Amino acid sequence: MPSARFAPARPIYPVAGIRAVEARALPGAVPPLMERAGAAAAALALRLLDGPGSVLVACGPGNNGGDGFVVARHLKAAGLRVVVAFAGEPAKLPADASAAHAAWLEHGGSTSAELPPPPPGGWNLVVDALFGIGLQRPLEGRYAGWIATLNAQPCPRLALDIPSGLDADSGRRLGPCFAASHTVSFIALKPGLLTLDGPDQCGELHLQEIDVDAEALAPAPGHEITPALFAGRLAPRARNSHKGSYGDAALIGGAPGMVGAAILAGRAAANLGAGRVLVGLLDPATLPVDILRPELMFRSAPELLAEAGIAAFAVGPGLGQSDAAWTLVHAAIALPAQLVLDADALNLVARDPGLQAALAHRSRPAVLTPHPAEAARLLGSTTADVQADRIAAACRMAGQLKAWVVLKGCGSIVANPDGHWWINSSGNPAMATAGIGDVLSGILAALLARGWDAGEALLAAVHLHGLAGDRVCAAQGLDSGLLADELAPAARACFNAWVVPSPADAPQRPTE
Ligand SMILES: NC(=O)C1=CN([C@@H]2O[C@H](COP(=O)(O)OP(=O)(O)OC[C@H]3O[C@@H](n4cnc5c(N)ncnc54)[C@H](OP(=O)(O)O)[C@@H]3O)[C@@H](O)[C@H]2O)[C@@H](O)CC1
Ligand SMILES: [K+]
Repeated sequence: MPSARFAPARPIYPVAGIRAVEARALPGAVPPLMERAGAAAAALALRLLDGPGSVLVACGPGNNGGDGFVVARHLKAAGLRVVVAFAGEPAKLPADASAAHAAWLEHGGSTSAELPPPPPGGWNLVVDALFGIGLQRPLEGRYAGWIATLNAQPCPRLALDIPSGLDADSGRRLGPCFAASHTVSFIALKPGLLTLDGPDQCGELHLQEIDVDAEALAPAPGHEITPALFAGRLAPRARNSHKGSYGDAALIGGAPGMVGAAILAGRAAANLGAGRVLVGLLDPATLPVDILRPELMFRSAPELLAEAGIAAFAVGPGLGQSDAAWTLVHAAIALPAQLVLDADALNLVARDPGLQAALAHRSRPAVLTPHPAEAARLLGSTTADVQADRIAAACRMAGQLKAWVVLKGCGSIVANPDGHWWINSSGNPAMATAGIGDVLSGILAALLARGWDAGEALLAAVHLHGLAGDRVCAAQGLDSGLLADELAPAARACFNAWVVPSPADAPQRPTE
């Protein structure tokens, strides 16, 4: 089965969900969860240290601080020089943290109320155990000063559960925020680790489930995206098939000056195995051919919309917002085919309640691919509001328009009309460049043309698009300068690697 090759999609819980899991896991847990968390974090700390050295553990007033005391105890027992700075009052610690504090003292530890200066040669590791999922407001005063000092240490910086100052639900920095090189999070993933500022603040992310099966204790509202979610679609093609078996993908866009967007999308659709790819341009000086991709067929946009038998349309790349563009969007929504709306198609929908109503009443849910500014227009809000709670924004769009939605950006959020959501972790900032979104539309059009349903196609396309960007950047050592047209061949390679296992994955024939 192909699914055995892929890691299962791990659950993601906002703070309220993590609290529900904890409440069910805590009673009678042996060893206590905090002991498990601290031991797991200490094991990672020892790997980061890779030898003797001095460690600074900064502990806060809640249970995140308690984790820090457990880490300190293990590292001291391992022979390291450990200094604990404690910003709270022992008498006010919650019960588990109070026990961890007492155990630290019993094992010969002490605490300092201020951050001590680094030893000669500097710290070998700093551990942020100031605040976890209990952060309520921006850090100020002494805590802000501590964060600035910790961030300035030129050594590995390990955050426990979540970097202090990062909002666990939204991934927003609430003022000063620990800049971790590594984060070890406990029990389950939180959205804030994976989206918006989270990936920048977390560094390398490690999840330690500490023997808690979260999904057995409370349903998860969200999941990460892995190919396990669409593995059932990743079977090799039947030998007895032909191009008609893989559908026609049609790209509609390319107003004057923006023809390249539609071509980028068309090329991506061709690379992802649509049976035929047709590009319908608004520009009256229509290209007769893409010389570098002569597989693409060109039509005028109205002609293509009227063509029978097209399995999937992607409308929007380079579309513009002219009256002609509105007519095309209106007609496309009314078609029974699979439908992707992107870019200016979304802006036209945002301006027109009639188009919104038509979209919400389609027999097959459409797929919408807004970036945060387009999402703000669709929701009648601001980009800042969208980014303040990306999951809520994606779910609102999906619910209101009865569509599958990806809210693009760092940690893209996919949401379905029923309120479930997924977060994607592939991709990188070199992809923040013109034309990249057009490639996503093309990948989507191809998968939809091949007969995938909207949800599977969107989850796969979003993940694949990011992987392709990662692959090109890794191969060429790019931080910037990625060209959108480089993505499609890389996406083709990643997709085919999912479908055709490498020899190492193939079942071994028993030997005599
Ligand atoms: N429970 C368990 O089983 C397990 C829990 N685990 C660990 O516990 C962590 C959650 O612990 P937690 O709930 O105690 O919250 P935590 O993040 O330590 O902070 C709360 C304290 O901070 C304070 N405070 C908040 N914001 C502030 C601000 N801006 N500036 C100043 N103060 C501020 C707040 O005070 P208040 O807002 O009430 O004034 C309160 O005193 C979790 O992330 C994980 O690491 C693991 O061991 C696994 C098992
Ligand atoms: K922390």
